[in-house]
This record gives sequence, structure tokens and C-alpha cells, in this order.
Amino acid sequence: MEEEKIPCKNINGSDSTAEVDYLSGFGNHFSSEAIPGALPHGQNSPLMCPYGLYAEQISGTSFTAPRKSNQRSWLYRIKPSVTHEPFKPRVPSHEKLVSEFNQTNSSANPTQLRWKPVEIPDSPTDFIDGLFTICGAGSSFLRHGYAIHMYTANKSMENSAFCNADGDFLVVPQKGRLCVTTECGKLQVSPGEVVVLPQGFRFSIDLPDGPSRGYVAEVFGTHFQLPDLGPIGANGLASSRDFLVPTAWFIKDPHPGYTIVQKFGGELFTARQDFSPFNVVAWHGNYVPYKYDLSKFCPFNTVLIDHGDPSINTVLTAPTEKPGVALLDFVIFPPRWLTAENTFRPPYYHRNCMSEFMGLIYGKYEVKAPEVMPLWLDCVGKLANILSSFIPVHSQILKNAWLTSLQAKTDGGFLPGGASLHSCMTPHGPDTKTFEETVGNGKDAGPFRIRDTMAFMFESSLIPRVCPWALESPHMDHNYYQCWIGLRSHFSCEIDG
Ligand SMILES: O=C(O)Cc1cc(O)ccc1O
Ligand SMILES: [Fe+2]
Repeated sequence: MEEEKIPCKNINGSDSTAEVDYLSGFGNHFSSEAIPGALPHGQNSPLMCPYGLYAEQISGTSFTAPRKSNQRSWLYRIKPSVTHEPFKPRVPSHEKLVSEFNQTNSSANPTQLRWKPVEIPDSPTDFIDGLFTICGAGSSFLRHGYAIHMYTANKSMENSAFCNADGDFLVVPQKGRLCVTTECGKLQVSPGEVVVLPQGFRFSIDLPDGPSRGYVAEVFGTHFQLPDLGPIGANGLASSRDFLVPTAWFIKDPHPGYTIVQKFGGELFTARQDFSPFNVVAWHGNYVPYKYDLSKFCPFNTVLIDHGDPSINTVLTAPTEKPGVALLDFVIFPPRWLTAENTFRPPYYHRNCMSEFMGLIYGKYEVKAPEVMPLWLDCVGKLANILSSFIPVHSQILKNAWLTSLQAKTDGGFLPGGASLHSCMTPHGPDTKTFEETVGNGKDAGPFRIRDTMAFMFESSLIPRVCPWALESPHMDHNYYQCWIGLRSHFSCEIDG
């Protein structure tokens, strides 16, 4: 197995760095020991575990799931997870998390929706407080569905771990690294990488870079897998060996007061315990957190004519029981060559029975030309910055409100940290500028390399309902439809009619 070493900030919040080791592979049966000999041999649950550890199983599929899809791991820990006080509803409650989408908490909306990037708050906000649901479908209780969330945070989680009983999180950081401590060990995840935190694993997120933002897809009742490659053959797209899994890492000492925050049915509950949940000395199994660097993706593309469907860029898929119909696909639009001849190269105009939520990690997305901030708005921003240093009282709030309202009047395009939603059968495609520039003088552009960009799509067969705070958000781009309004008819025909 390959190993990679990178520094990761200490979970206790100190500035010390520790080396992080990884195991590699997708869907492997891994094993890892922080102390040699801590894993029992020949059995999972001996009468006495090495070093007096407790054996604990975490099951990610029903016990009786077919062997090829069965997922479970055995954790050998200093104290078992059960050693905690009763769960209580968290105070304050979190009003913006949804796991069962219905008319009381979300609404149907067929309009093309787009959001500008949400600002990262100034007030102390950790990953849990900064998480909010945008849209989703189905129910975590019924084990079928998904939720799409975003987060904005500026502070590491302190003396607390998150545990999501509802589903698996696929976290896509857009700004700021995440140092994720899990029961299996640590993962450092930078923008451009993604991390999967499966249902039930306890984890805590440190923000070594401070202000952070990103996207989260949560799937209920299934797990992500690699897509089949079909006629592509045995190699290509995301390769198993590029998925990295943590190695065992533990905290030995008791803790004066640790809190487990459990997301259960979209509600948060807390339980106190006198030890860190990161007390797993050794583990083995195939139910594990993992990360993947999107720059390792090996894209395939058309080499003669026409624009292939974006499914060719699927990194991970969470399947439904219907063959080829995803609960949620994670698709990327990475740097790559475009070579097709006599072809309209950007994504075609289309309507899709699947629903498409898109985000942008960096760069610009190929069908949406970014609008340059007008000079006058840029000047107003600079002036506001100067003024705010003279008028301290509420100046920051005033400045933000002023700039937000000014920006809301401007179409900022599809920006890094922003998002769009094109639901089932809602038409969409390249904006007017992209169309005009592409068709231009009718000549082929020649081989062209798309550089410095990473957009992605969460695509689902289930139609999302949208949460009210997302619809009412000041970041909602009410002028989005305008990007297509300028598309004019180029129809020319000699026949009268
Ligand atoms: O709508 C989008 O931008 C995503 C998308 C990209 C593409 O290349 C083809 C179809 C599609 O839905
Ligand atoms: Fe699309």
C-alpha cells in the first residue's frame, strides 16, 4: 500500500503539526494499528483484546447485505462509544438542517436558480454551526434521498465531535483546508480534494486556514462507489489507488468534558462524555472515511465530433436500485483538452429528467462567462474600505450591507463558492455571451486546453425541494434568467411562411 505524509494541525487546536499517513485504495479491506499488536489476530472479538481495548463494530450496511456490498469495520478503542450521558436536543437548536423534505420545510421550484458565494461570517462559527441545507429530496428516516448543504466557517470545532446518523457526507471544500480527525485517524483536505465521511463516524473539523467555505452532498441509505467503466475499459476516470484512507491515531487521556453532536433526522442532539471519541488504537475493515484529490482524475472526452454527456466525468456515484439511475452522482469539469471538430463544444442546451446542482471550486465554468465587476462598483468597494476605518461603529456591517445590495444589482456570473440548481426538465445551457463567442465566425477553435478550473455537479434522479432560507437568501441571483434572454434567433430561410 502506498503512503503519503503531509502535516495536519493538532486536533487540540495547538499549532503543532503532526505527520498524517494514509493507506490507499477504494473499497479495500484495510487494517491499521497505532501501537503494534493492537489488532486481535484470527478473530474480531476475543475475550480479552490486546492492551485491554474494547472491540466495537460499526456497520455501514445491514448485517445481511450481499458480500460484495457489505461494509463494516472493527474499532479497538480505550473506552466504547456507548459510555456517554443521554442524548438531549442541542441548545441552541440548528434551524437550517433538513433531512426529510416536505411542504413544511422546503418548496418545489422549477426556475433556474443561482446563488452568489455566501460570505464567511465574522462571528465565531464552526463547521456544525456553519452548515445549512440548500435543497434535497426524500427522507433520512426512510433511508432514501439526499440533501445538499453548504458551509461557511471560521473556527475549529472545540471539544466536540459530529456524528451524522442520517447519511454519508461528501464534503467539497472550496476555501480553506479542513483537518478532519475521525475515529480511523486524520485526513487533511484542501480545496481541490474531497472527503467522504460515512454515516455514523464521529469526526471533528479543524480549520488551519481560518475562513472556510464549501459544499456537502449527503446521501441517505446508500454509499458512494466508483462508476462502472463500461467500454472505457479497465482504466480511467478516478482510479482506486488514488483514494486515501487515514491510519489509526488516538488520544489516550481522559477528557474533562467532551460533547458528541449527533445529527439524527436533521435535528441535532448532544451527549456528554469524559473522553475523546478519537480513542481508537487500531481498526480494520472496509467501512472507512476517505479523501480524493480531484487533480488525479483521468478525464476521457470526444476526439472527433460532438459533446459527450457529463456522466463521462463521474468521480463517485451513489446508486439507486435501478441500474444506471443515480441517487446522486458527483461529476467534475476538470482542466482538459477540447479537440472536437465542427462541434459546438460547450455543454449543449438541454432539459434533463435528472436534477443538476452545480458548484465552482476555482476558476470559471465553461458555459458561464464571468461578468467583470464594473469599475464603479470596484471603486465604491474601495471607498467603503477607507471609510470603514474612520467610522468604527457598525462600519463593517454597513459596508457589507451596502456592498451586498450593490452587488445584488450586478450579475456576477457563476462564481467560485457560488451555486446553481437546474431541476428536473428545467431548460439550461450556455449563456448568450458564451454562445455568441463560440459560434462566432463559424470557424473551429482548434485544439484548446481548458485550464485552471474545477466545477462540479451533484446530479440526482430525485427532484429536490429548496429550503426557504436558500430561496430568500440575499445571495440569490434574481437576474440569472437574464443570461439567456439575449439569445436571438439566427434562423434564416428563403421559404416564405
Ligand atoms: O448543465 C451543465 O452545465 C452541466 C452539463 C455539462 C455538460 O457538459 C453537459 C450536460 C450538462 O448538464
Ligand atoms: Fe445541465
